[in-house]
Amino acid sequence: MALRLAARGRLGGKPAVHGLPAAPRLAGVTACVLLLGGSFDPVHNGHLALGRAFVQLLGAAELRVIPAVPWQKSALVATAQQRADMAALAFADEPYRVVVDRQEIDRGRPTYTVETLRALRTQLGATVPLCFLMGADQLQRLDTWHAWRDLFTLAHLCVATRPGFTLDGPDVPRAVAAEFTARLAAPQRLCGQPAGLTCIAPDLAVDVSSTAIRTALENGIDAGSLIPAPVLDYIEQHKLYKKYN
Ligand SMILES: Nc1ncnc2c1ncn2[C@@H]1O[C@H](COP(=O)(O)OP(=O)(O)OP(=O)(O)O)[C@@H](O)[C@H]1O
Ligand SMILES: O=C(O)c1ccc[n+]([C@@H]2O[C@H](COP(=O)([O-])O)[C@@H](O)[C@H]2O)c1
Repeated sequence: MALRLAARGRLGGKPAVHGLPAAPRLAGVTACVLLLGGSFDPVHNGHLALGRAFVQLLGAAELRVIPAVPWQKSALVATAQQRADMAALAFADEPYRVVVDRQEIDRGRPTYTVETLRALRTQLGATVPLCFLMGADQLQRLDTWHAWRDLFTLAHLCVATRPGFTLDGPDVPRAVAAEFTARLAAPQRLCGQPAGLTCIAPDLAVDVSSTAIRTALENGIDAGSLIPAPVLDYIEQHKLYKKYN
């Protein structure tokens, strides 16, 4: 089933603030919280572009970056602490509020997004709009996620295009496409209700992955154009992703 691509929305933008999660209410208005979960092994320019695209599209107040302990991936290379550190460095200069949320790594076991969304609902309340961001690769696998249909009742799902992964055709499971398409809305509607809608960022085309970066670094190939400079410095300082160190 084909997914309709959504139109661009209005611009947003806030000074970067790092630290403890802030109450997501601004001047009496219910603010909109974007959530970006990932392995971030390492974080890269595709993650930054994904966050920026939806902050702009939705006019959101805050991005929470949530380093995961993914149950579907075999052992990661960097530790949870290193992945959280790199995420904080990567997003430090973004012109909007960013919080690195440690709840999944602090749980100390592989985590499900549905659990995290339930915890955020408890923490932030029932009315705050929550928008969970992902690339097209994850939409193609959404039906493998734990209790995947419940995700739509807890948050909005926002999907960005990604080179190599289509958003229509047989690569998106039929049940996922049906659920996603039925909820598809203009991006500017998402911050007006807590959950239940979907939207697409149709123009993201950042051809970078953590896998490609790890492979490049292992082989001594410069990955400086794919990662924020402070993250590359961190990787070098901590001798990460090198074959012989
Ligand atoms: N280049 C990209 N464009 C759009 N979305 C992306 C891109 N890279 C990662 N994402 C999305 O960011 C989230 C976290 O991704 P993750 O940390 O697994 O990075 P990755 O590059 O996919 O890693 P790996 O290569 O190790 O699988 C996922 O929802 C993923 O779809
Ligand atoms: O909840 C699940 O079952 C589930 C399965 C696969 C991925 N996820 C989430 O999707 C996000 C991106 O995961 P990954 O593996 O691409 O780094 C991250 O927040 C994961 O916790 C979640």
